[in-house]
Amino acid sequence: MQDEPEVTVLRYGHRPGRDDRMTTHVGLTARALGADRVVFPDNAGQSLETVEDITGRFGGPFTVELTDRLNAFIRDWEGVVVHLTMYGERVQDVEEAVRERHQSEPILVVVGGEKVPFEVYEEADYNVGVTNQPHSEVAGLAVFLDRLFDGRELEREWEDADRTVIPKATGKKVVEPGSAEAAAVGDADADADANADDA
Ligand SMILES: C[S@@+](CC[C@H](N)C(=O)[O-])C[C@H]1O[C@@H](n2cnc3c(N)ncnc32)[C@H](O)[C@@H]1O
Repeated sequence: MQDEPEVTVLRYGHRPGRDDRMTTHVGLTARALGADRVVFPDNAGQSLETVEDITGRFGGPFTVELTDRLNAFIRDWEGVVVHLTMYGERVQDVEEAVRERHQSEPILVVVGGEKVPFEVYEEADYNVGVTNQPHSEVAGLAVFLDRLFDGRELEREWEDADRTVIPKATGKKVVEPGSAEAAAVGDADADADANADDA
């Protein structure tokens, strides 16, 4: 997120056809939950296009890239490498240490697909389990990012969007970003904070 060291998500592995939705959802989740960038394997061009399209419509900043050098990307990372795996240390046991390092260092979050080679486990500074049960890279990524940012990502603002969703108890409302309704989104929280300060 802005004014913080970078957070990049690396999708390790992609099977065209079979993994298309999952890889796209890794990208969309990375974007929505506060990461600055997602990097896909170079055979995931279709997912790149979808995530770029969503960023164009709903805002950024957020960057999508392809790489043909997954292992080198991890090896060359100048910062902290976190590999999400069901075999790792419990997220609740390491989150504080990772948050502290993120105050001054960029974080690379690696999520797998089919099979992640042991080399990745060895390169990682932290192998982290979001529970030690098998589930999904999208779920693991969402929980990890929320713990990393301690919920701040839910308040982030989006630049250069061509639409803003107005939160509603029922129904759907989408307006232009510059409109008064768009500007009022989040005001309830601001009012609550101001009242708490006054108390
Ligand atoms: C469907 S899993 C397949 C993992 C594969 N069997 C292996 O051993 O590498 C795909 C990815 O989901 C993520 N994942 C699944 N369960 C997880 C958990 N409990 N905690 C963290 N990440 C998890 C990991 O990044 C994993 O590489």
